Amino acid sequence: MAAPSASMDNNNQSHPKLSKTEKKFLRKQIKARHTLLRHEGIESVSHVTESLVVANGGLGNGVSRTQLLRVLERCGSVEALLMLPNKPYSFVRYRTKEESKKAYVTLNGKEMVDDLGQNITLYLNFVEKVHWEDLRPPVLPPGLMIVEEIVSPEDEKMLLESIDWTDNSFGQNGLPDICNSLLEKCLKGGHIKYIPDQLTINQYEPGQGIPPHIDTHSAFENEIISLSLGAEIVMDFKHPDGCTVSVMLPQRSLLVMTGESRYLWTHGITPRKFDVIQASEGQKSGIITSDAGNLTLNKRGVRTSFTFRKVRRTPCDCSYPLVCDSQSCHQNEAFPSFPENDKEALELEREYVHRVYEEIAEHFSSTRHTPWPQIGAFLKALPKGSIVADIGCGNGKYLGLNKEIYMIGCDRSQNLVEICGERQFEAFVCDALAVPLRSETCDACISIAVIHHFATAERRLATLQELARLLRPGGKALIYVWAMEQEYNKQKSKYLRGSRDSEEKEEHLNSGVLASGLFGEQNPGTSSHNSVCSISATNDLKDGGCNANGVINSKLPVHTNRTSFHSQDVLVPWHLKRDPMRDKHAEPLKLTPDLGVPHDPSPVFHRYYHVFCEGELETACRMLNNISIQHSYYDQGNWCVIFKKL
Ligand SMILES: O=C(O)CCC(=O)C(=O)O
Ligand SMILES: [Fe+2]
Ligand SMILES: [Zn+2]
Repeated sequence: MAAPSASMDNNNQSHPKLSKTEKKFLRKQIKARHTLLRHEGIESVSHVTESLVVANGGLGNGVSRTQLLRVLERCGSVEALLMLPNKPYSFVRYRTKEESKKAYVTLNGKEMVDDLGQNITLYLNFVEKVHWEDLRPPVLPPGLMIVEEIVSPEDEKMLLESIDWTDNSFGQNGLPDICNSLLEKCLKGGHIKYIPDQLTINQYEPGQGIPPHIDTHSAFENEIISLSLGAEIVMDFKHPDGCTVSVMLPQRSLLVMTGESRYLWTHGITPRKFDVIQASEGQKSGIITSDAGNLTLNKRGVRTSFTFRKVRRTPCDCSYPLVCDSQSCHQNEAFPSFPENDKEALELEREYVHRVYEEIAEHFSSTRHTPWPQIGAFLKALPKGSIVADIGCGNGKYLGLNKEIYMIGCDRSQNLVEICGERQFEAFVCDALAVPLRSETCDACISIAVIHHFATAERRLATLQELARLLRPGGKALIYVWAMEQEYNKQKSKYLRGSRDSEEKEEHLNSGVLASGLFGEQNPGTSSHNSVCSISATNDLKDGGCNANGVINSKLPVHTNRTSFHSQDVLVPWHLKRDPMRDKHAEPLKLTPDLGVPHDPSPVFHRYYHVFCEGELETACRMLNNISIQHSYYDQGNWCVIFKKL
């Protein structure tokens, strides 16, 4: 169906001569325009140019290059078609404006069938220029190598036929003989330095994958090799700073991961039935994202991988301590094996951060009034008119601090955002991992007591990356996280010192002042936990409390408030006061009688924290390549960094 030909003007004029269907298409076309602008920063123009952005015509929509070209070439000769992995749109450049105008007029609102047999509707808009911000020089992650045709088709067949899926001892008593000649070849060819002693065989049906992960440092040596048999596949590698590289692993090739690619980057296979691959023949292995003008879809086959590793017998001493389980800052303590992956991390955050803040929002807010001096100083030093985002703004206590700047807050908790609204502050709900603000729009950002609620090193780093993304070049971010070290330079933090004296009225950054161990004293056996004990969060049930979730199962120690930390990953109790209005001006530590009565316990919530060791926040920031650290300091039990966007 053809769209109206007069729809190039974008202002909301009425179009009296349009039919109902035409009006619907026009609306959708304008919507596509706005979405591209909002989400991708792609600006379309109202006059005719040679280039068009084709909404819905993208690899991310299941549209292949050949299919789209077929449609586009009906209107003229296509000079370039840019298709990026995972994007639901593409860019086309025609030779002349007449041709692009023809495409605009005839293809807008046109339906086509994608590679998966679904109908999609194209919406086209003119663009002035086509540029790819995220186009990176095509380099593989350091230490990664692909050796093509490492085995012959005959050996491939033999290897595949040798697999006995019912025999779980396969490969356990030394590697099967059939692998030996392959491994010797790898050794002779210099692809590996030692013979592995462990084999994992994985089979992937089309649609299956493996979540992004780093093979445990302490379990395996540096070299990890993986043989691809039966079919090719695309593997995604991701640097902690968010940089993703998709790599084609051809059939019968060997993937070698060492050094940075093995220790620091995650690898994974996205579960899907089609891969985005290089359209032209020729180069088989290697990076996919390099040439947006040359991508298409490739149907997956059944791939079987042989992954060989060498079991490690001594602790890992790699140069990536941030992600190394042999080198956690507190070596006497077992590295937390939980959460193990992104999914577990998200579940943990949902239950032990998001849900808890929703529940305790009002009470939490009532304990948060006084701005911290150094944070206030940072905000007050900003030039008049600065645009500042507070990521994780809580009840908004920093939002109105400097009347000369424009502040916008966001928080994961709807209830806290509502409290901001009641105070006439601008705030919205979002996750710090994905802030719906345009890149490079902020003169400054603050993130106070937020990042310690993310449950993996990768996720914490990703939040820092997100702050860096929001900053304009030259812009600054201030970050506070709770410190493992509550005693520093022989001084106990206020949190540890927390006592009943009148100073206690002063609130604390990260803890409920009301949540002292006193509650336990009043009710022996109900809620006083030893800090390093293995009491699981499921014990909350007995507390008449909250966070009843089996997932966390004995995996995280429950911290005792106002004591030192013994573990970096902990659950910190929050004793909810039911009526915050009543308690607002009460002596925080004075237990009101009804609180102490066993049959009316105040519910105890547990918030998940990853408390940072000295240097950890700074090390994480240093992993971002577009910032420089300006100041790194300790402030009352918190590690703090100010960085500047380059
Ligand atoms: O299938 C592959 O090539 C990789 C498998 C993998 O990463 C693993 O098992 O740890
Ligand atoms: Fe792996
Ligand atoms: Zn390591």
